[in-house]
Amino acid sequence: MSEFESEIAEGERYRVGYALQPKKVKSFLQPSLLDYAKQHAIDLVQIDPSTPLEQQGPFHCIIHKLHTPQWNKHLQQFSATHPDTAVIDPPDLVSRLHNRVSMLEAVTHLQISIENATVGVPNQVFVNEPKAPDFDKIEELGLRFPVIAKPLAADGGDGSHEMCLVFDRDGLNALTAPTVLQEFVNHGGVVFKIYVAGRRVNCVKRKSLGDISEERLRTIKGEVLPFSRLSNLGVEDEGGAVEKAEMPAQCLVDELARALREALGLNLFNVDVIRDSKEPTRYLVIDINYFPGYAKLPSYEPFITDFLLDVVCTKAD
Ligand SMILES: O=P(O)(O)O[C@@H]1[C@@H](OP(=O)(O)O)[C@H](OP(=O)(O)O)[C@H](O)[C@H](OP(=O)(O)O)[C@H]1OP(=O)(O)O
Ligand SMILES: Nc1ncnc2c1ncn2[C@@H]1O[C@H](COP(=O)(O)OP(=O)(O)O)[C@@H](O)[C@H]1O
Ligand SMILES: [Mg+2]
Ligand SMILES: [Mg+2]
Repeated sequence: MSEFESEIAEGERYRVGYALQPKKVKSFLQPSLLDYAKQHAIDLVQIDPSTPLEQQGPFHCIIHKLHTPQWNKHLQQFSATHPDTAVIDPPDLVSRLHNRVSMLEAVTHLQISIENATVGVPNQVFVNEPKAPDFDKIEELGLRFPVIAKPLAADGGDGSHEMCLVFDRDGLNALTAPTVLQEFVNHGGVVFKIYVAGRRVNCVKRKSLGDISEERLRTIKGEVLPFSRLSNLGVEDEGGAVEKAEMPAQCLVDELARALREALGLNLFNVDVIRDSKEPTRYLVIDINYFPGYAKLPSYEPFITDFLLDVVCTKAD
């Protein structure tokens, strides 16, 4: 018997509306998810964002990853007249993740220390004009090269994943504004991706940028190395770094997910975490993504369905 069978009244069905871009519908709404959800009393229903929500309901829950002002307005109006429909998640809270400075602010307020491990963020500074960057600001913060130049916006828009590894001050001249300069931290070429769906949590490992040696830093001058959508490259695990990497302690993963879920007020997100090669008890959050690619997770069908049942059966803790 499933965890929820005693909660669901005989014959009861739950309508969950989803409002996503066509590309996301294709990747997230796999037939296997639709079927699994259906077998567990959840009907996933596509929402047309250009038609009033009133005409498309009723909904027990709405999930979404659209952020045009018009969609936000429709959702807000519908919510006001349908307070029983759970909106996963409120647009004003999601928007904090659309900026690479505000997304990490919540992490800096967390006090996590489990099994001697700590969780923080790399040093970073926002520069408006990288061509004439505020060197004093950079130095005051003690920001050290190499750095990764990341676009401020992380809203899925054009260029929001286009980054540059910058090895020294001269390299900053190649950048265009506005940019977040974040210290590159050697981490053994492995990123841990913690996927959260309410109280459901799953952590996987992926290939990341390799370590940069002191030797390489001495020889590279004024160079920048552009890269984009690293997590989608599917590059080979040379030397087995990913396979060999030890996972972070499960209690650390769970506590980070729980604390961030509370601090951000969000249910659907993932967190990219690296482990400092020099200090392996030091974990650093480098990215938080709203409604990421859950379909890449093994057994994502029960993961998502159980979360939706948590919401509609109001079992979320
Ligand atoms: O498309 P996928 O499955 O690679 O998912 C992307 C995520 O990949 P991940 O699950 O972290 O490996 C991806 O995560 P990363 O930023 O690559 O760490 C983003 O969440 C991306 O959304 P957006 O372009 O920032 O709006 C996600 O793109 P959308 O599917 O939302 O367009
Ligand atoms: N501070 C950092 N130190 C080392 N590697 C990093 C750092 N920040 C990002 N990376 C690498 O760059 C990749 C992309 O950066 P990320 O901030 O996750 O952007 P995106 O939103 O495009 O995924 C990460 O998955 C990781 O491999
Ligand atoms: Mg990332
Ligand atoms: Mg991201």
